[in-house]
Amino acid sequence: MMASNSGPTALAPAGPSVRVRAPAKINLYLAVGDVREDGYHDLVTVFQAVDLADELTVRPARRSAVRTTPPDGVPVGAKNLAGVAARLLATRTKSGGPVAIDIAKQIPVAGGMAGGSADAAAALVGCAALWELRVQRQELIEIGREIGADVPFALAGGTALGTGRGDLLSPVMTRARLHWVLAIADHGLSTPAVFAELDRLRAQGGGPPPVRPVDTMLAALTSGEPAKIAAALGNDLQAAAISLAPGLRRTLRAGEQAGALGGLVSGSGPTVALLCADAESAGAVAAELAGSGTCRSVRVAAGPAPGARVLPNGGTG
Ligand SMILES: C[C@@](CO)(OP(=O)(O)O)[C@H](O)COP(=O)(O)OP(=O)(O)OC[C@H]1O[C@@H](n2ccc(N)nc2=O)[C@H](O)[C@@H]1O
Ligand SMILES: Nc1ncnc2c1ncn2[C@@H]1O[C@H](COP(=O)(O)OP(=O)(O)O)[C@@H](O)[C@H]1O
Repeated sequence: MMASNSGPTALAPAGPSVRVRAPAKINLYLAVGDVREDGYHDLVTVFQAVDLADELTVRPARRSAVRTTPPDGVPVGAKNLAGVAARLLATRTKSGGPVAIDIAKQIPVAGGMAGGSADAAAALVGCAALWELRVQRQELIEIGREIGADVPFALAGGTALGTGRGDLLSPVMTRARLHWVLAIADHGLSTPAVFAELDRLRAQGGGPPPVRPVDTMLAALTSGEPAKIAAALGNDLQAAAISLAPGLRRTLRAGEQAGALGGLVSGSGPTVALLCADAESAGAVAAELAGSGTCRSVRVAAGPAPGARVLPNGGTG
């Protein structure tokens, strides 16, 4: 059983350690269907992994523990998705042992960027390396699917089309290197609450107009032109996120006024992702947005980035 937050004893090095980089994602496109019997919604989404990432260190320990720095908003012990992933991998492969997992958190918590899923994916990759398991990434993806709908993509990385619950993936080829500005809110939004708000808005009559077909986004990614990709951005959850957090409207407006080509709420929000023409423009938009008072903090990020992967010893990836 996973101990609740670790004391130094639980986390003291007891052997070799493995470091793993866990990428955040942006949903460039997200179409949400009706709620299913299992409580999930069928999705058509285009994910992109970006170079904003958490870093996990996994090492053998006398008892299992998870520690997150900074700790704000992230469960300790058994509920932390990284610990859930380590336990599930041990059960499925009948191997492994107790591990101490340290998470250096960069991805905003409950921000619509799948930080918890990224940590789960990284724990799967890290434990598989630590335990010297001969598992293919596809096998880890199957295990990841049991943890959460976004975990398979955090393992796959790149740019991908997600269907089903968002967990059935096919890669999307794009020549574009995309430069994003991320406006990070001073609060989180609960993913189930945002889906429920969309259901409520739709049940009230009409709800927000649905996003356009995904083909426009796929064609824009093939073209590799940021302006075309910006025009194809869309998210059915955006109206629901704005309904729960109306200040997001100002953030989106401020980003576009600062010179972004386009923007949207990422996933269930509240992080707003703004697509810029190039790295220089992203720097300028970030500087102006930081002074707008419409978000807690601003980050620049580029994509696509690889899925969760082990870092070389001593490297920063
Ligand atoms: C909305 C998205 C878009 O990529 O990302 P986030 O904004 O959370 O990062 C995902 O669909 C979130 O995936 P993830 O956060 O892994 O979801 P899960 O833990 O599996 O599910 C949490 C809850 O979200 C709702 N949910 C999730 C996925 C889906 N296709 N339909 C849903 O209705 C359900 O209420 C579910 O119980
Ligand atoms: N390692 C983790 N990092 C972040 N959140 C976690 C983690 N493990 C569990 N959670 C829980 O998952 C919830 C969703 O977090 P997160 O994945 O960051 O957001 P989102 O689903 O909006 O992308 C958090 O509110 C937190 O309670």
